[in-house]
Amino acid sequence: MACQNNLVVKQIIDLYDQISKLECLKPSKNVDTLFGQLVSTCLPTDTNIDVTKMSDEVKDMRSNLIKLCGEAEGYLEQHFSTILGSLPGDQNPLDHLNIFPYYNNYLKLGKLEFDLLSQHSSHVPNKIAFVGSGPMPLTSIVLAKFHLPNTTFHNFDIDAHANILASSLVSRDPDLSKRMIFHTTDVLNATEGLDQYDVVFLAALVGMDKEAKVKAIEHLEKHMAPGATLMLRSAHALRAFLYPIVDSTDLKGFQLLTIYHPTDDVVNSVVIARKLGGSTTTGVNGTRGCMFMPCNCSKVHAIMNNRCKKMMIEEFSAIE
Ligand SMILES: C[S@@+](CC[C@H](N)C(=O)[O-])C[C@H]1O[C@@H](n2cnc3c(N)ncnc32)[C@H](O)[C@@H]1O
Repeated sequence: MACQNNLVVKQIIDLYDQISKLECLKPSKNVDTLFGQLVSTCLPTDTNIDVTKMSDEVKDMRSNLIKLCGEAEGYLEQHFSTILGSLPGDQNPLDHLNIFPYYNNYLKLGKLEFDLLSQHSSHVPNKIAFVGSGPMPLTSIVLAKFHLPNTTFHNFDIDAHANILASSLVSRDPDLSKRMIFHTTDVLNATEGLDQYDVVFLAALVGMDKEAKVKAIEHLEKHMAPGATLMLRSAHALRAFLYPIVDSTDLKGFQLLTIYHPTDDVVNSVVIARKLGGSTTTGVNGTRGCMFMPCNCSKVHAIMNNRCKKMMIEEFSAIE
């Protein structure tokens, strides 16, 4: 297994060397090919690779690679959002989202995050904040269109242009144009109002290294309502070469509820936590949520059914 691990890490390093030499990370045949190869190289989860135990040289490469991936993802979203927003006036861009290469991944991730969220609260969230929504706010769109038809989504992005593109994406949709609101701000400057949300999502690309990620989480902990749910994106095994890892030690002030590691082509792991201080039976504004029965150990359940036959899900106790 060790030599196999070394081989795959060497492949990732080779791809990093090619990507880091690219003049520009905007979508092109070469850029798409290299990132496509990188994602498929990092997808396998049947390895015991732990990026945190690699050499300093590999760790440095990983942190640079994560930043390059984030930059390329932003350009990819900008590219397709611009195309969709420039469709003829009688076309609804939301009817053509499948031109985005990773649209199916977001459909699956959105369904899985909705399922996991539903397991930890018995009330439908009225207001959700998505921090780091981007030019293609697909998580908010997928949840709003297919899972939460009465919920309002407040999308926060530091980049005004991303919000201009994102707003024009939903502006022609009679439903989502009313339920998708955009705020241009660095999450670290968003203070009032964060306590109005039943659920706050933090995008994988907000906080590209451990220090920045923890800073964003600490800020949210300070301003979210007690009992509100925090949904984070993390990464597991080789996928941690693409995205930052969020683990339990990063979540001070929260009760860690679930860590979910997909083993299909949904790249991100999902982490769900609840801000301490609220009753575990009520959410924001006193709405009732189900009691998550604490136990004194973490349990690992493999859910054996068609949709998620190989998935791993970890439930955690309230810290005794
Ligand atoms: C490219 S998007 C990816 C999210 C994806 N569209 C989704 O729906 O899951 C990530 C966005 O995070 C934004 N971002 C990064 N740091 C941020 C911060 N500190 N505050 C707010 N937004 C931030 C970037 O501008 C970028 O548009």
